[in-house]
Amino acid sequence: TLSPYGVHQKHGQISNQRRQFSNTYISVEMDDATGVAVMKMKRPPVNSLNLELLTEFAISLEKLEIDRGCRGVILTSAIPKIFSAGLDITEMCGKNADHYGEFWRALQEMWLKLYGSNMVTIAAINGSSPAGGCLLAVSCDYRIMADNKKYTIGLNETQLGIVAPFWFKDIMTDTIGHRATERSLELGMLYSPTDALKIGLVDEVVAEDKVLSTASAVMAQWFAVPDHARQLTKSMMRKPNLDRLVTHREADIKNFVSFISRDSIQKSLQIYMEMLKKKGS
Ligand SMILES: CCCCCCCCCCCCC/C=C/C(=O)SCCNC(=O)CCNC(=O)[C@H](O)C(C)(C)COP(=O)(O)OP(=O)(O)OC[C@H]1O[C@@H](n2cnc3c(N)ncnc32)[C@H](O)[C@@H]1OP(=O)(O)O
Repeated sequence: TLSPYGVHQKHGQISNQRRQFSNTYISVEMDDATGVAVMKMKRPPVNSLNLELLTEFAISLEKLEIDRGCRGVILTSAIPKIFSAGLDITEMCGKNADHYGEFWRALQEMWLKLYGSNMVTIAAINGSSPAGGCLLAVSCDYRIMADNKKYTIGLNETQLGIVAPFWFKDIMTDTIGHRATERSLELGMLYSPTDALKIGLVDEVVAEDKVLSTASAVMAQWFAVPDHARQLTKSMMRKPNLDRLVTHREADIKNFVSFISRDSIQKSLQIYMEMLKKKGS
């Protein structure tokens, strides 16, 4: 079927208790018995967040938000070793201002839905999670990361010659505190799971094959609290950050477009992409 946003969706029933819907880059399995949906990003090779993935992400969350049977979402990746490589750099390189604006609006939209969700959101971080990948994780209520020292997480934007926007910075500050955020963002630091746990960037580090089962167990603990009380508390905690972006939304888009269109920034991103490609070959 075609959603109002023009995104193709496939629906399926696995059993009486499990429903599945799938787009090109997002698949969702909803368990009616537990009220938990598992939402997986599936955009090989590295789940980089392009315009289409961001749009599908927002639509999938919106569907779950209005589904009375769904109380919680586990966000994870279908790609081994990678949670998400962050924003798709090719969406920010060599395109025109209209495209940059559309892309940034889609990112804002996705974030407002994820960070502002009434559902319990748990990030099951089963691989590397730099920059925009870290934003996804930090926007959830709880983070569980796979214990593998090859995986990293953090806001490394400065390493690419770009700057994390204020709303990335705000939720990082709320998670790990001002001093750690200042150092971490200025240096563009990426943390191993153990180090991320030490600074509170993730809440738990567990064996790779236990990430999803731990997420389900944590979800059950959060479900033990009455929904209305938990939701009002979440909204009270998160409203200032949400309002700040909503109020400055157009200025934030303008800022992004003018920043990313600079020749010097385009050059930095091109060099970074070439470095990534060389590393891979
Ligand atoms: C006055 C100023 C005011 C301030 C104004 C602020 C305005 C706002 C400014 C802009 C803000 C932008 C915010 C940006 C957020 C981001 O998320 S930027 C993206 C950052 N991401 C990264 O740095 C991650 C890069 N990737 C990696 O480190 C690795 O790929 C990996 C994720 C660790 C996986 O490694 P591995 O499994 O070894 O795979 P690779 O071989 O490296 O990659 C496979 C192919 O994928 C391509 N690729 C990787 N990441 C990306 C990406 N993010 N986007 C696009 N493509 C990517 C990589 O090039 C490989 O491609 P091929 O060689 O063609 O196979």
